[in-house]
Amino acid sequence: MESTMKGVRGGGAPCVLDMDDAATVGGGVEDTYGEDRATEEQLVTPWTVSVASGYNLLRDPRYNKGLAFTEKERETHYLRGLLPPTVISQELQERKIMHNIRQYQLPLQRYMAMMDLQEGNERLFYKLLIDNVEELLPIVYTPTVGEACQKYGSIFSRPQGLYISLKEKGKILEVLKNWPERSIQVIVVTDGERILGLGDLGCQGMGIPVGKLSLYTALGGVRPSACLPITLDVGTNNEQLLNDEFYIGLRQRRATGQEYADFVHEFMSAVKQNYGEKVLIQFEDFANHNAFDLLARYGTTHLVFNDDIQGTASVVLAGLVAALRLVGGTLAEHTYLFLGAGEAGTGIAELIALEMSRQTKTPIEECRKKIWLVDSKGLIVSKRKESLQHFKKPWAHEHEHVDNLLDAVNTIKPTVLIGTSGKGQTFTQEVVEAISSFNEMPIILALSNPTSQAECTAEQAYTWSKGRAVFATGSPFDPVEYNGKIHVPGQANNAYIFPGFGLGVVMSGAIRVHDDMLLAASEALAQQVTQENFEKGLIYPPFSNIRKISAHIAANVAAKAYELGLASRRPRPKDLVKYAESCMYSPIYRNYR
Ligand SMILES: O=C([O-])CC(=O)C(=O)O
Ligand SMILES: [Mg+2]
Repeated sequence: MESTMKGVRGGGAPCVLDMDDAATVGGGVEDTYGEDRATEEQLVTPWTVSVASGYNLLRDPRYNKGLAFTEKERETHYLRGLLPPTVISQELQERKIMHNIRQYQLPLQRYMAMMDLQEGNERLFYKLLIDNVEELLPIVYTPTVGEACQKYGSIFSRPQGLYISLKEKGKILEVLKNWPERSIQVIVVTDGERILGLGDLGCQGMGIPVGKLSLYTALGGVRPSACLPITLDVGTNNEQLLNDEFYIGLRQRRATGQEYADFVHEFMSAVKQNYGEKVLIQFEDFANHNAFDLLARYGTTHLVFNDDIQGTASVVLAGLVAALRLVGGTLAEHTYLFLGAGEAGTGIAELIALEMSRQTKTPIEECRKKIWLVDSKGLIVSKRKESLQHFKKPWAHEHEHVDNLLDAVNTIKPTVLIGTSGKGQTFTQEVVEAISSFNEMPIILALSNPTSQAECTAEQAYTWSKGRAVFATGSPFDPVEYNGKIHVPGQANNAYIFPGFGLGVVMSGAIRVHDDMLLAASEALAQQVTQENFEKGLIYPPFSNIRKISAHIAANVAAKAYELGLASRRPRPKDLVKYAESCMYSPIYRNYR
């Protein structure tokens, strides 16, 4: 057993890279199952605890290939009779499943078909997702994943991820040990309190970590066995769910205060104890009142990243930097107005201010003055400072009270309008017309998710601005024809950033996340926007190139981690882009001995 495992572990791939240390080739971190691109040519043994064979092999999603098992494999692995006689290629399987999925009318049916595939044949699932990313992203991710979470209890068949509820208090370490994988690189965790712009979905928020991690693999190349989706079930305040007979979570109201803090702390400690320092913990869709505190509390002791604060900030900054090439001016020459002052709003605002401060060598406090935020009580101004939550205070500038967004637009006269409030249809015709009246090309970002919560639709933005808006949204929107010209809205979604960002962190063995690494990710993304994209009005590159984009993001993030002395993987690979590519998960079936 020992000698065979050696052949599998660590990849031991042919040295394709110009690196100092061949031992790190074939995936920056142990490649137990032969999942990295660099090990594609190698023979793999289908290990479970023992060698998986026969019936169990067909039911093991990691190794199952369905009708693609070769004659030899059917012979060697006791599959004779368990499959019909035909042998088909992975490509044909892919065509068949895409054909089947397209027969479904409802996005939720497509989602369920994709989840079934993920649970039945993991490599085929990822091959589909990678090869058809633009078509399938809206299914396994935003917006359909939102609907799936709302109905998770009804559609629930096979559990995915790890559920840690208050019942497990005091035993979280044991629960982690129930997960079959030892070597975890990325955890996405939610407590379900603010799922997209849909609010508190309690335990049913699990769809989000599952979806995010499938993107980590498909878009960023982090191997699936190293990804762990977790939902912390601390109850829900959603009455509808509490009364829903199909609800899968604890039927109690949310734990808060010390009880909540202690529970999360036990979880964070158990993760470190079980997986060590270098597991990336991505906080996802926590409510504002916990998200900032958790990031501040664990930022110095754990490798943590908040996707809604930091990931969204990084993707939006990249879009703005790209947009400047269309609109002109520097970051500091623009004026920004946000609707929504939560995680996304203040996170984006802070990263813009940070980058502005770098570029102009001006103190960040000065730069913040170019950025204004509106929340449910109107413009955030200094007179409101006392009553503001702490994360809003830096944005309380001197100004008289302004009651609503339209008045704020007319008073502040922004060049950039960003919606992050989680509420749909708040960029009204009057608002869009107002900003378009004093900007030749207003930059308008309607970031709230899913589609139903977008501040305005693409059609509305282009029509009301008479085709002049540079426009992007958080959820996908189809291109719009206005006055004979096709306008393609970009998708300013953190999905551009977190997969590559995570890969960069993992492959460099980073031990902490630093804001400069977010700027590095943002810069790499902005550089990937081509002239051809700009000509369509796009401020993001298409998702069809996402693996290449992610490799560049990963390389830039890793380079920054090395520069800051935060990277523990030594020696540093010389060509980080090539190294990132070689580490990426490959969904191609392996040949079994
Ligand atoms: O999941 C998405 O599409 C983006 C995101 O983080 C959110 O809206 O919370
Ligand atoms: Mg989120």
